[in-house]
Amino acid sequence: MAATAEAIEWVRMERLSKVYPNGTVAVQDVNLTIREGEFLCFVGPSGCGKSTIFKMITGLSGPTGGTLEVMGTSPKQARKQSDTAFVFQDHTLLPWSSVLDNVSLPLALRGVPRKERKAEAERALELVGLKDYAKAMPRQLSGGMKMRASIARALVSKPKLLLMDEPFGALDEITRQTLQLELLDIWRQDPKMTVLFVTHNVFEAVFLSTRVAVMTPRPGKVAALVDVPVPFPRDESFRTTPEFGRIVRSVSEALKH
Ligand SMILES: Nc1ncnc2c1ncn2[C@@H]1O[C@H](COP(=O)(O)OP(=O)(O)OP(=O)(O)O)[C@@H](O)[C@H]1O
Repeated sequence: MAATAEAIEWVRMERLSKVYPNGTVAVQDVNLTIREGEFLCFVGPSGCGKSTIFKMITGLSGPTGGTLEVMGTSPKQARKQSDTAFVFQDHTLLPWSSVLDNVSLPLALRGVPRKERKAEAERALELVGLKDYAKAMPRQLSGGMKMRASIARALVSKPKLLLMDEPFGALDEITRQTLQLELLDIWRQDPKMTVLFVTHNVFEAVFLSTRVAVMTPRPGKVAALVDVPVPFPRDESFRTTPEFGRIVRSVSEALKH
């Protein structure tokens, strides 16, 4: 793994490309280095290859060109080491299992002893504010709470890289903004954790991230990388600052090209 005194490279893409067997060029020549502790949002039009990039980072789909390194190794190896975890737009909780059992599932699949997985699941539930809902069933939770449980399930393995594919897309605006703040709080508790977050929402991208990768329509390329040099912690007041407006405009402009 390439390391500098300042930051370690968590993900390195060099001329990364993906052509599906039917000839669709989903991703073309993407060069991007993502460092330890970053919160990087991908924004772009529908079909620009954001999910394809995520699938390649998690090792679920292989590149057809270029190179991709995750934690200095192959994406599959990084996943085996539990260095990566993901959260999707759909909470994907098992309806017949309690919240605690859902959250501890990744540890159960790895053969972690019961007592240890219970303790770790409780820790993750506390992080997302669901400590008192460990015994509840998913159907008893609101949409926002289901997403919190889904985030807890990703955090339970203490991943170094957390991939979130439009996690708040199905939530109402108030819940969405609350979860954005909660996610930033969780991220800041682990300075090494890197978050990659896909969203269609420019405001969400700027509020959350340290950097925004703006994707072009198919074939997906990174059209611009926009820094968000605003310190953390950020609170609601950031959304109404001139700086926020300026960065939103830069990202929106880049999206048009
Ligand atoms: N398995 C597949 N076989 C062929 N084409 C595919 C496959 N998966 C995705 N594609 C195509 O590749 C392109 C990129 O898809 P992808 O899902 O990565 O985009 P996206 O940016 O995540 O889209 P959205 O924002 O709508 O989720 C799209 O044109 C899609 O139709």
